[in-house]
Amino acid sequence: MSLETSQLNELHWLMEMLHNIDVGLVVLDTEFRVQIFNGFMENHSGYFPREAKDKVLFDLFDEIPQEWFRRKAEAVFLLKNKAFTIWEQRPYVFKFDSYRPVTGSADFMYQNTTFIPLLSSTGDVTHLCLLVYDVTDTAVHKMSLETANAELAILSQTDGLTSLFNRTHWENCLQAEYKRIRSQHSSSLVMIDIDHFKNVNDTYGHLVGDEVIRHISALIREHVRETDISGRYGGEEFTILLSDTSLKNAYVFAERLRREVESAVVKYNDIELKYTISLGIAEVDASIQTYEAWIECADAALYHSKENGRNRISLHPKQK
Ligand SMILES: Nc1nc2c(ncn2[C@@H]2O[C@H](COP(=O)(O)OP(=O)(O)OP(=O)(O)O)[C@@H](O)[C@H]2O)c(=O)[nH]1
Repeated sequence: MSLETSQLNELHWLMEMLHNIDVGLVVLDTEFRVQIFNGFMENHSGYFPREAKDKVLFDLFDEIPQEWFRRKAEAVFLLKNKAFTIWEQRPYVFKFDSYRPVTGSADFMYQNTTFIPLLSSTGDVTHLCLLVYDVTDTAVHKMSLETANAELAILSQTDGLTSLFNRTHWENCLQAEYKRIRSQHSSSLVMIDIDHFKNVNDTYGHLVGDEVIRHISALIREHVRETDISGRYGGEEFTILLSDTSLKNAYVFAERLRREVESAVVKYNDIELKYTISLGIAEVDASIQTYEAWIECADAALYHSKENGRNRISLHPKQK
């Protein structure tokens, strides 16, 4: 075999491989006219290479944002450097359908693309090569992992029965908020406990007890503002951080909640029952040095309510 034949063979094989490779390949001139268009591009776009040849890329694919693409390509022509796009920033350059069997849920093909400057024999960049990688599987897996992680984060922060924050997460929020509000703002902590709740369980059973817990949780959610942070602190104990709220205003809030509970009737199948709550309030002040001490102050006030007949509100002893 002469050298020429072997070189021709090599070239032929190279062209065959580029045509059949599972990566999109487009060569463009400086006017963005298509010069090479491989099999991957043909299969996904429906254009034959001979149809695409010499057509301006934007006329074939009107989904490509021209200004952005030109800017990106100009940098490649001028600086003779490669450029890249990744699916996280721009999901695709060419809007192709996704045929992946594993990731059938994707509406389109996610793509990473590489722009490669092609040097002529004189050292000028007269053409650029665009490589298009189908990264749908990676993208879909990563996105579903992110969704699962976000759901897990919510689950790990939320109490299952009431959908309020659980104690750990509520305390983390309080700790963060305590640092923020300590010096500049007045904020109040309300602790709530259902009165004689053991009797409810003992008389009607745990399912009815759960219904009462759901009832007070729903009332709490209804009454708080978006900036307030409420949580289930224990079995039948709840906490609310009322941001930017003085002791006086926290009292107004607490009294409204207490009255509403007092007048409500909880229904479960044919059972109807009434219940009450006791509350304790502490406003943050200079004497309270840690968020734990703040909880203790509100808890002491709640204890005072319990000791003095229940169905009432008490303020932190030093703040009365
Ligand atoms: N149904 C139900 N009961 C719970 C739950 N968590 C805690 N409890 C019950 O709540 C009751 C709390 O009782 P105690 O701490 O003695 O207080 P109490 O009966 O409410 O009395 P006071 O607080 O003094 O008014 C216990 O019987 C717990 O078993 C829950 O998720 N569901």
